[in-house]
Amino acid sequence: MSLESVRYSRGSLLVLNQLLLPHSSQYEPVTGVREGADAIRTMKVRGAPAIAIVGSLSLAVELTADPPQQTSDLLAFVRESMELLVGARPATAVNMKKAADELNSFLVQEAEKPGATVQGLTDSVVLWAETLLEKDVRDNRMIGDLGAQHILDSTNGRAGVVIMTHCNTGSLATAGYGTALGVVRSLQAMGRLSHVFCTETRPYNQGSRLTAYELVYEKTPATLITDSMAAVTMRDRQVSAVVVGADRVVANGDTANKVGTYQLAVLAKHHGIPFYVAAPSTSCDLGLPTGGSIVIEERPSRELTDINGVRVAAPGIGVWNPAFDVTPNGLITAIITERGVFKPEELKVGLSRGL
Ligand SMILES: CSC[C@H]1O[C@H](OP(=O)(O)O)[C@H](O)[C@@H]1O
Repeated sequence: MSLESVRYSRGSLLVLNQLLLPHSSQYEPVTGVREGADAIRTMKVRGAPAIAIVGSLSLAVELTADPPQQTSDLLAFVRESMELLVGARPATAVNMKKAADELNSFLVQEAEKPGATVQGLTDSVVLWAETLLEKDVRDNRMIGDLGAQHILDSTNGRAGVVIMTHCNTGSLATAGYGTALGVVRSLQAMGRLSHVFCTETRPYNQGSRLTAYELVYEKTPATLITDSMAAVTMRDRQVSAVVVGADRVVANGDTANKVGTYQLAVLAKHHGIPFYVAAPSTSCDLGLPTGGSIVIEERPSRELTDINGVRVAAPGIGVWNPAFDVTPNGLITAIITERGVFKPEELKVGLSRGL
């Protein structure tokens, strides 16, 4: 059975508490929006797509348990719920905000249709959230296959592909399969993956705690490295490509992702190694022209100064702890989406086709 960040059936939502990984795998019930927002705020659940999916499903389970009796109450409840969920981790990742905007406008349009009933509208909101879950897994499998084939086509048929990746972009950051780790899964399924180097991803250690957990779970040949080993690994360990995820890709292809991504892109350029961003269209914000407009989430200092609750940094030192950074489009070889693999300058047109 593949690793799941969420387990959902109508009226029931369980989320894997990622704060306990890799030592303990515990699913915890989320019975409504407040618990959904708490799971996102505390990073029990994290990863741009997973945040939007858990947030939307927390609304679905609450509506299933206690459906409003008036259409006006439903509209207000959905609007207020989405505001709470977006506010749980408001900066950088776009998926939850996009989902909120799309659901609110969908519901208003549905409510204006002749014969709309509060029960029918409630059912349509639940179905909308369930569709988000199913679509994400489909998108990730497409991202994985398209990305794997693109990398194979551009590596002159070398026997095995060596991938470096950053942070966690797998089943634990999505509804399943993953984005950058989806490319790894597809390469492995094609029998063309030689090795994966995953970075520790300080200070929150999504790499050593989560990606390493996923790669061991999938029996993928992989090695954990510290972030500071990225350059020497690229120089000495035949890395074929660097593939990372995204929290927000904007119209010109600039990409916000876990802090440390930008320096990997600079190092990849220096070593002549292709650098790919793997992201579903739900992580793309074509309304923002460049990455300069992206608000970067700043995290608590203790996440940097402490390890497992024990302070390791000198008392009194200043701390800067941005959770993300922005990689400029000029350092990105291509952006792998479920609708195709695009050069940064082709992204906006490419995603607009077939809408
Ligand atoms: C599917 S890509 C997810 C994206 O989200 C991660 O951030 P966080 O763990 O803080 O939610 C990281 O930036 C990943 O690339």
